[in-house]
Amino acid sequence: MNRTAMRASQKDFENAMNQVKLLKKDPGNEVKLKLYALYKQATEGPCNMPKPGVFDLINKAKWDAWNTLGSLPKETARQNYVDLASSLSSSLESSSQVEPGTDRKSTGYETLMVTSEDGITKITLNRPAKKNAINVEMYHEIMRALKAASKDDSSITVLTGNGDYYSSGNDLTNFTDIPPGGVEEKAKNSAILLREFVGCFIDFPKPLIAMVNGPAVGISVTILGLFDAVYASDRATFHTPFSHLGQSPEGCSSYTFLKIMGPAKATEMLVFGKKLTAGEACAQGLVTEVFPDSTFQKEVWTRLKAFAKLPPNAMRISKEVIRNREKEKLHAVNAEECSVLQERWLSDECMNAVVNFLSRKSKL
Ligand SMILES: CCCC/C=C/CC(=O)SCCNC(=O)CCNC(=O)[C@H](O)C(C)(C)COP(=O)(O)OP(=O)(O)OC[C@H]1O[C@@H](n2cnc3c(N)ncnc32)[C@H](O)[C@@H]1OP(=O)(O)O
Repeated sequence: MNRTAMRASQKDFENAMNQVKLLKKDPGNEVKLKLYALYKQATEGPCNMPKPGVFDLINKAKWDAWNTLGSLPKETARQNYVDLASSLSSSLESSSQVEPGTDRKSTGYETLMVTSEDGITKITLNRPAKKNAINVEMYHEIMRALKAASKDDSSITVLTGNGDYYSSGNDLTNFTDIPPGGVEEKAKNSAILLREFVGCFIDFPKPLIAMVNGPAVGISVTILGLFDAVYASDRATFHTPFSHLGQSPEGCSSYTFLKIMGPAKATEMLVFGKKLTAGEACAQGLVTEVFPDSTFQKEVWTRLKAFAKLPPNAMRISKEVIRNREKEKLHAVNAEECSVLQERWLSDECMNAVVNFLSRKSKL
């Protein structure tokens, strides 16, 4: 077909936008910028935004992408958007089809490894090259894995990390994927995602155990207050640098940490960002027990296998008795923390911290 003769209709354009929303795999920042630019050109014409400041990296990248399209006609931009969306959905869908029998196919997860044996479902955060930072896909996959584990025939569930880190917390590049509705829509969507994510931990019905194999940061630390036991390697550290990042506590930590360690110690962690060693976290009640790294796996698995032999219904009911009267309170705390964070994510303090990390000017 002669491509220059093709003209995408408004309906084709809307379908393409839906296709992009439904992509199962992240197409990467470069492609997302192209999509953004074509969308803006197709709907508003040539770039009409003032050029953002040099330190406003995210908006500057978006401005550059849009401005590069010059005076490309709206209809051509619309057609190019439709072509790009259609090529993405075929290439990304086909690349996610793997040989039967491979690990990916058997687990169906991109960012996790999930296994189930000896009565234990083990969920392993599996982005070791990114220190197991939790991107949007991983938030969704953890929720899916928890829902599956709550219904499978295992009696306990374990969360751990692959590589040297347990998790570096929220993937800060999550903040760069800005939808057409802008940063407000991004903040709103993130608050909805966070609330649902933390809600899955509040409601998880079976004993949930964390094996903290290395440093833990941000949300990977705060949700530990919702676990039933936390075993840590002596290499692990626990760090919630919310003020440094212009953010505020989540994962119900504004409630659970106060109960676990008292307001003074909780404030040191949640407000001043004090990093705890595994020994300190154990002394303050956040960690159940610390093991030397050299024997961590062996000792903890021996213990978990023994736990998994206990009658599963008794364990589930005991957890219910211990935890249920707190559930309503925890959901209310979760909702409040998410709504405060929704505002925080729009603050200059937060945006500058994210830009500084992404432009490699800062690390924790
Ligand atoms: C939608 C719900 C939102 C819920 C909100 C939750 C709040 C939080 O979780 S706050 C915590 C956010 N986390 C951070 O601020 C950690 C940022 N990372 C770092 O400071 C450092 O990477 C590190 C101290 C964790 C590790 O430093 P190290 O020198 O050992 O390794 P790096 O070379 O920095 O890391 C390797 C690789 O991994 C990338 N990476 C690590 N952590 C993150 C992260 N949190 N987000 C995005 N990317 C991360 C890092 O950029 C490197 O990538 P490249 O190899 O591509 O350069």
